[in-house]
Amino acid sequence: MRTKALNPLPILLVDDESQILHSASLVLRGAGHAEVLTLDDSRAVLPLLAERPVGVIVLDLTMPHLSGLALLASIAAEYPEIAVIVMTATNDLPTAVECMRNGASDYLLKPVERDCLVAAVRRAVEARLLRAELLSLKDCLLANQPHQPSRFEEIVTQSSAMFAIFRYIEAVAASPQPVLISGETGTGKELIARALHRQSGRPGELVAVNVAGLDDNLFADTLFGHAKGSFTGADRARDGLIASTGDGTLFLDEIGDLSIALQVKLLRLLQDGSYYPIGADRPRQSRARIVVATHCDVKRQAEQGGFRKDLYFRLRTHHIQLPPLRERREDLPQLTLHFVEKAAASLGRPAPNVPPALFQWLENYRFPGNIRELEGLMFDAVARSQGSVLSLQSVKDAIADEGFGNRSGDAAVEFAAPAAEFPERLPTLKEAEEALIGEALRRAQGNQGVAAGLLGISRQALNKRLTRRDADGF
Ligand SMILES: Nc1ncnc2c1ncn2[C@@H]1O[C@H](COP(=O)(O)OP(=O)(O)OP(=O)(O)O)[C@@H](O)[C@H]1O
Repeated sequence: MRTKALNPLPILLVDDESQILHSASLVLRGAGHAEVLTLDDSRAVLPLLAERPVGVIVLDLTMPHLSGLALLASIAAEYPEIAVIVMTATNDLPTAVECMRNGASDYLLKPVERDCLVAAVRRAVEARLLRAELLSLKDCLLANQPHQPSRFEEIVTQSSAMFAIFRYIEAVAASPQPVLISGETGTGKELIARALHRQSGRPGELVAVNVAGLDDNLFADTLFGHAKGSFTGADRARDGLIASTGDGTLFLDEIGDLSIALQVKLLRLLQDGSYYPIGADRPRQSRARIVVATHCDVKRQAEQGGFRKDLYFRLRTHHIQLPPLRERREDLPQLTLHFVEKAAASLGRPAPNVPPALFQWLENYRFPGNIRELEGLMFDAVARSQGSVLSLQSVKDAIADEGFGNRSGDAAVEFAAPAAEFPERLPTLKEAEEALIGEALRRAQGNQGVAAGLLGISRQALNKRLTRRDADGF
């Protein structure tokens, strides 16, 4: 029997009539509830609850000394996790309403039939367990979140892959070792580097340098600085970025494009923290934490000889690999709205309404430029929108202008292959619809307009389905 396995916590019966206690206790034991406690004095309830946990209480309303109603209020306030079923001999609607308001989970009229009592207790037990499951699910989900979400507030996401990255950042933030951040262009590598710096609690700033295209001299001068008179025009000594970073974080972007000669210099810096300003005869010591980023596959570059293996091994001590936007599509609705609002704010106008169809398009687009591309598209769309609704045409044109393929001929977008895997037992249409609606609402964070867009139906159509679902008791 289900109840037996479901309810490890005892059930407490409270009634001043010992005969009722005896028979109700027999009924519940017979229905599989192993532990049924009884109390014939309502004043003993709160002391007992302070002593031991109880799952469900079946409470008589009319009792001497302390009334069931007064007790109900105290239990609801102090032990909200306990389900309380109220029993009374008076068929009185206002009292029933008052009990439910005070937190009763059910209301039974005496004499209570055996089956009614068993069913009410089972419902209460199941509701309690469902709540407990929900709470533990919430705990699990929260456990996947960073301990200090404010350090990541610039990063809009609800992707579990990103939350795992946040947790990793928290783990490695205090380490003095370098961090390699890789990921396709526009996936947010610099944003992650900034979050890592904030999380590290290091004094000083994050200083970002794009090293792509720097030649030997420029690299050395930018990073290491120079001594006075070290070359023509060096009429005074200049600190490089390593010195001005101090104890902060030096973020070297596009590290995959460094020449082999510069890779040697970087390796030396990472190995012993020392460097020579141009023209200096004594080394200086770096205190900065080095974080590097690349959109290249440096592992493959190292295998093929384009990147020094020793440097690669040194850099990848802590490695963060950012997923492309197409692998975290659950972030699309939130990011889209974020950029629309950001663009509108920067243009000093109210954010236009986003037509749901936009989400359907974006959902199928591969975003080779990732989040930066989405950001650009939304800024352009907002800038070109005339009225209160975001112009879809402008997004369509922008995507088409980029020269990407198109599947439908209507929306000129490059579509990803639809990913649908079916279990051995095919879901019924009703089940599939339910699952799809649930997933769309989850991705849209409960926003029905956005969810409707993801599903390719109107908001009204979604609303109709939700109403039908509720009526069907899905
Ligand atoms: N999760 C996010 N939430 C909000 N904005 C984001 C997010 N990810 C990226 N962005 C924005 O997208 C743009 C590109 O991000 P960023 O410069 O960090 O990417 P990148 O991977 O370093 O790019 P590149 O490889 O071209 O250097 C920035 O304007 C950034 O603010």
